[in-house]
Amino acid sequence: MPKKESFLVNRLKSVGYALKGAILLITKESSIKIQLGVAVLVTIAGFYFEISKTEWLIQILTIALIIGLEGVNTAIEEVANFVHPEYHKKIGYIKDVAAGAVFIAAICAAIMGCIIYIPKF
Ligand SMILES: Nc1ncnc2c1ncn2[C@@H]1O[C@H](COP(=O)(O)OP(=O)(O)OP(=O)(O)O)[C@@H](O)[C@H]1O
Repeated sequence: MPKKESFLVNRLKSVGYALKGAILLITKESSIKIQLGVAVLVTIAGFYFEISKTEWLIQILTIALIIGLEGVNTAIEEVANFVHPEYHKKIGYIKDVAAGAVFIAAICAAIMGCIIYIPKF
């Protein structure tokens, strides 16, 4: 049974590290702060316009996708800066592709917002 205990302790430690990472992202990264601000605004809008259960699910999923991707993008940027702080064409490509993924998700999120909220006006 001690093996199971150590597994549980390890999992709890991992959750602790992940929580620490989430706090770091929220407190240090300006892009995440902006995304969180938008998430709060659309959540208020969701309550104000009384969006449906399906619309809530899509909105929550979209917020998770954008903030999750922004976090991964930040991690990729940090790794790139750490392994190769000097200018390199490949590092530029890696950073641009990672930022492009966030951009595509953000465009889709904006379209999703229009589909949900424009009919409410
Ligand atoms: N070491 C590098 N070599 C080549 N191009 C780079 C390098 N660092 C940055 N770039 C180019 O500059 C762009 C911006 O890089 P940067 O790391 O400043 O990203 P950012 O999104 O502005 O960062 P932050 O989220 O910290 O504001 C990259 O997408 C890439 O095109």
